Amino acid sequence: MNLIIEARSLNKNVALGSDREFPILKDINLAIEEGEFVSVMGPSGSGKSTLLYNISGMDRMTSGSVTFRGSEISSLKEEELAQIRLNHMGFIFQDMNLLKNLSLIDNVMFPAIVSKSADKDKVHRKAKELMKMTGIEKLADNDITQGSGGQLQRVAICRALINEPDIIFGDEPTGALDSKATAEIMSILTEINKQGTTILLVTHDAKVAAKTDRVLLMADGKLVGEKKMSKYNTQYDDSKRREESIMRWLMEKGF
Ligand SMILES: Nc1ncnc2c1ncn2[C@@H]1O[C@H](COP(=O)(O)OP(=O)(O)OP(=O)(O)O)[C@@H](O)[C@H]1O
Repeated sequence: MNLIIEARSLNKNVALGSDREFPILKDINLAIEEGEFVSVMGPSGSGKSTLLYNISGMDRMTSGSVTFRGSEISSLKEEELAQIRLNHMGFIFQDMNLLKNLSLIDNVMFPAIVSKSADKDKVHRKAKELMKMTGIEKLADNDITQGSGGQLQRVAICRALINEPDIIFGDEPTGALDSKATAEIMSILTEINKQGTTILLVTHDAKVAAKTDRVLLMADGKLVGEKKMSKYNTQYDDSKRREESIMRWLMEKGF
């Protein structure tokens, strides 16, 4: 078993005024294997996004440890963490965070161009390939006002993939999309995972979680359950059955 991310006794507190702290994550122990497709569910405010930010090194935990491929990242300096995020991790958010003064292809290329050694022609070719793979190659020179939510989320996925990350973190990547666009984005992510990229998604949507291999459940800052499933196989398209079993499991857990 090759772990890509492991969190041990992870705690995150935030300051409440000048002399009090409030715990947001409480003693989280979590291991993600290379190649897994994991979703994190749980009520609003249960700490899902905070968990994602802390295990990806976007935020600093209060105590505990996080290792990325066996190396401790919690004690790294900010510049070292930024290099790991840039070269080994991709991020997709609900609101996409695209730059409005750049064309869509320039948005895709951005994380690669930031990297010092980038060969611009090669990056451009790679960006075109990714846009083709996600069905948006014709939109390359548009700006961000000229794309639907689903199209812009595909741009964000291409941007997350441009540096060939080992893992993609998604914070409600389908949260702002209709059901058709959600299904399209999930089928792209399923394919990316099939090609070997580990994916961890925060979601409220059992339809989304149904496409993943393992669902983690958070409540009140703690991991309170997990449901392991087989890898989703588009050939059998049993997503409805998987969704129903997640809904049943959530009900059994009291959600
Ligand atoms: N920087 C912060 N300062 C104070 N409170 C915070 C901070 N970040 C998060 N919180 C609080 O921590 C709790 C967990 O927030 P988080 O966004 O991780 O939850 P979530 O499960 O992702 O919620 P949602 O599903 O609504 O996005 C919430 O009560 C939130 O208000």
